[in-house]
Amino acid sequence: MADIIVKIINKSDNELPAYATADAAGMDLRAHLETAVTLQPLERTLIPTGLFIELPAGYEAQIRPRSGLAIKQGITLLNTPGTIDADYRGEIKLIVINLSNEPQTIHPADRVAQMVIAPFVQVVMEPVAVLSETVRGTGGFGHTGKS
Ligand SMILES: O=c1ccn([C@H]2C[C@H](O)[C@@H](COP(=O)(O)OP(=O)(O)OP(=O)(O)O)O2)c(=O)[nH]1
Ligand SMILES: [Mg+2]
Repeated sequence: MADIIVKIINKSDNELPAYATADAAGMDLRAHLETAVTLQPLERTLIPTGLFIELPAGYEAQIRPRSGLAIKQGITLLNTPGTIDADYRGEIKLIVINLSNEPQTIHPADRVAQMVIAPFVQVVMEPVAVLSETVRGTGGFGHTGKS
């Protein structure tokens, strides 16, 4: 498989994002902070990463929570999965929220999210009067039952 090149500028002292294991899907993103930030229950904040990327056309970066932080501290991302567009040239920032019942602290260089690079397609919308018939039809939202 050909290497997919993502250009990156790192304005933090943190190490560059990297895959932690051979077949990891995501690269962890670290908080670019001078001092620790404490979030009260249900408080949200924007955490900078110091990272700026240039994705190839046809690719997006998905910003996802880390499961360890979610289960241990109730920290997640409010807009998960966040979308980094290929034409975005700003800093990658993380919309972090504390869903636990206690204050939670994020320290400088903490790994608070992970980034998955994925291909996508753009489509052409074709307005029509009717859609094709299927067995499912308009059924949804659990209409096939639970067990
Ligand atoms: O978690 C995120 C989500 C988005 N972005 C940046 C990159 C993305 O390309 C841009 C816009 O994101 P999105 O389309 O999700 O937000 P919007 O509210 O639709 O803003 P816009 O009108 O700028 O598209 O913001 C981040 O840094 N972190
Ligand atoms: Mg948008």
